[in-house]
Amino acid sequence: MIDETTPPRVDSEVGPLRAVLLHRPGNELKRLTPRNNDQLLFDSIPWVDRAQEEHDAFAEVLRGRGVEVLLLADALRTALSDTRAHAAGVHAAVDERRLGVDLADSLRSHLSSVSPEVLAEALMAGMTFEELPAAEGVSLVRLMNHPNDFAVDPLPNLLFTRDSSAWIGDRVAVSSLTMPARVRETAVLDLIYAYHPWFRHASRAYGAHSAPIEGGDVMLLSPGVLAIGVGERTTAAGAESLARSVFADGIAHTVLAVPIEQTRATMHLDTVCTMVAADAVVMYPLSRDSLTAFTMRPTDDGSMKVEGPAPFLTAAAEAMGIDRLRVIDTGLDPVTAEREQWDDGNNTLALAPGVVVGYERNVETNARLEEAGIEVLAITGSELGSGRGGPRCMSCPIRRESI
Ligand SMILES: NC(=[NH2+])NCCC[C@H](N)C(=O)O
Repeated sequence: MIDETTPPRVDSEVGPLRAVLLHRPGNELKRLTPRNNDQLLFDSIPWVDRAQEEHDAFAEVLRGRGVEVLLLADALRTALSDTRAHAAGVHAAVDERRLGVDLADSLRSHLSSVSPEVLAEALMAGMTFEELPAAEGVSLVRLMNHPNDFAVDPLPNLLFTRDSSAWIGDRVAVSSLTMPARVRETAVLDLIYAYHPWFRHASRAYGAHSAPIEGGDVMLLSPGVLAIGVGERTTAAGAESLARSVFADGIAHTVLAVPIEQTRATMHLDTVCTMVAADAVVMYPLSRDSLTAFTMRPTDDGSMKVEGPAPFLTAAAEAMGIDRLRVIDTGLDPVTAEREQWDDGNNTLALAPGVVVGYERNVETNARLEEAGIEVLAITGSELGSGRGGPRCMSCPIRRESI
């Protein structure tokens, strides 16, 4: 059970983790085929039962360390039991541009009558044309689509709860995701944060803005200091709007915009760098000397100024008010480094300063972390990793203690 009496709050990457939003992979993963996996952002076809086992083990590691785990599907079902949320959920599921007016109408009226459980399933796993309820009359759309085509797209990347929303202090930013396969995740998270009792009073950061921001790019370097990766997913416009919004809300005083290469291997800032202690990061060795940052700060007249670019590590340490941001020296040869970066070796989830969760397959990176005094709780991710995301990507911290 989740302790809903303590309000959400996250102001660092490493403060003792108390509550987290995870998504146990479900039927949406069973929609992946060799024909659609690229578009749906998976690199292979996961063995779903095993992925669920791996995910259950991940959740158990967290619970074993005193972390409350809120599962996204449960949260969505709870939210959808509110009639207003149910109506909004139906609206989010039905795409009239794809279905045409008639089929859209009949799907809407069908979904309006289903239970929160069934609607949640439709929102997460999608629906094929074959699964649509039988209807009277002729539908060209039905006739001309293959029974296995999607009438409602599945959302297999819900697994990566990091990206679809992010807590900054006591506010939550619901992301505006870049890839077409993930755009509808915004609606799911919106429903949860608007209607789940725990979040009903939570204020939004980045409220009405729409320039792309994904949580995998948002890093809370220290209270009031954010780094935002700008690359394949988060755009410069997204980083600037988020900065303006957190300055206006008074929840940050410095935001670093960090350019990252626009490739799949480095789709988010957290694919190359995550924090493992209050003053230390683990970082892909090839990024160490090349990462830079623009520094944004609010000005007295309500606007903001931008400085840089400067080397990331220097800009970060200065913004955080520390002498040096340490990089755990993994000292890996370039080939091993590249292999382990691809398998999310740098994508660790801190449970407390100096305690992180990592994939067990990243043997070399984990060994270097241990040598540097960082405890690594290793989890299996052979199937989970097929979507290219590690422990940090698969978790959205909701409550951390301050450090
Ligand atoms: N924070 C992260 N690195 N998330 C990884 C997300 C992976 C997901 N398949 C995508 O392509 O969007």
